[in-house]
Amino acid sequence: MFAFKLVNVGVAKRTFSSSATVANGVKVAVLGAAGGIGQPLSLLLKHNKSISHLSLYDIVNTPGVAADISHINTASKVTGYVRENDGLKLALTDSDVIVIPAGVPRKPGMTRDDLFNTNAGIVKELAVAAAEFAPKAIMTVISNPVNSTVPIISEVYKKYNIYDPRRILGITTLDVVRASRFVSELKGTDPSNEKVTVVGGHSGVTIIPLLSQTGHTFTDEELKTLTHRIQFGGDEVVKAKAGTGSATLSMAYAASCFVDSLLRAMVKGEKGIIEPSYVKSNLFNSDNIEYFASNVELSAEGVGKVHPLGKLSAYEKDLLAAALPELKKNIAKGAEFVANSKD
Ligand SMILES: NC(=O)C1=CN([C@@H]2O[C@H](COP(=O)(O)OP(=O)(O)OC[C@H]3O[C@@H](n4cnc5c(N)ncnc54)[C@H](O)[C@@H]3O)[C@@H](O)[C@H]2O)C=CC1
Ligand SMILES: O=C([O-])CC(=O)C(=O)O
Repeated sequence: MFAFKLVNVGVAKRTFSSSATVANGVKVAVLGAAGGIGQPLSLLLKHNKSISHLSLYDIVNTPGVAADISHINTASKVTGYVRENDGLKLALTDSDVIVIPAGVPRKPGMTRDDLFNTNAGIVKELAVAAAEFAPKAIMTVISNPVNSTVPIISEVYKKYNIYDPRRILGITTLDVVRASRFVSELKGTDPSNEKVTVVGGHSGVTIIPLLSQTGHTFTDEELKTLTHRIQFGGDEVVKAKAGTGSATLSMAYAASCFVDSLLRAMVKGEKGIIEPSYVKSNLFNSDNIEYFASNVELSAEGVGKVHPLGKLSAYEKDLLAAALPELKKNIAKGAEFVANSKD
């Protein structure tokens, strides 16, 4: 198959200010663009006015996805690539933001960590290519297990001497989207007005919703049920999809919100844009935990400021205590995978 390129008319020229803030549109590369998340995410990103070039890469089917999306009458250029003919290099070169939803999803009965054996290699391959062809891009990852894929990317970037922790973010927005929806269902409020901070990581007990900070009061029973539903919301979808995959549409929505926030900070220089994300963090240095999701103020470089957790209830302190050992294991597994790789 040939690398495939489609060019729309009316594309804004990319220019950059001296402060590296993107002044006139950005190139966003989606790696895994033909998948269950990749396709709706690419569709949503085609509507983002800050994007001048949407670059779609997958090992299969990208030409069709790119041709389809390129007919939408928004200004951005859409290009599609497969592996052959330097597709990955072309997809990545000059990218400002990379989003990775490549990799296998769960089937019922699996944990996210069960995806490690397949997805670690995929994410590593894409990180190596990004290090070579787009070392300055802000790298964002959806592929599970996020708790381990972020450390994998970091370790690859260290090997290539391009590591800047501000430029690598694990997307945990779906946990916030779900938590806000579930709280609003219980409280009869408008979900778009709910803002639940979710911290920790992105799997089971490492997902810690800070419900004490929502301004609502919950009975002990409500707190337990709600927390469990937020921690295992992904399993609800995996079970309902009965072997055909995991959350794709809600994830695409969540990732497009996240990318939009990032672009508002990068392109428009907006201050105070906060998205909880899984990043290199000093919050739990004393426990030797290098990565942690918390509220992150986004900037032109990706991570601006990592916010502390704020006041936790006794219940949340217990959740945190349960999360930290699991998180530590997941992080070590990702880092060891790269350390033990021959190439
Ligand atoms: N961070 C989060 O909150 C969430 C993460 N996920 C994760 O996202 C990942 C993708 O999920 P789906 O889109 O449902 O899976 P999918 O199987 O529908 O799509 C994955 C795509 O990745 C592509 N791919 C495989 N190897 C590749 C490679 N080496 N380079 C480029 N592309 C490659 C496949 O061809 C496929 O099109 C899974 O790991 C899933 O667990 C899913 C939901 C939420
Ligand atoms: O549950 C999964 O495997 C996919 C995912 O990360 C989520 O939906 O939160």
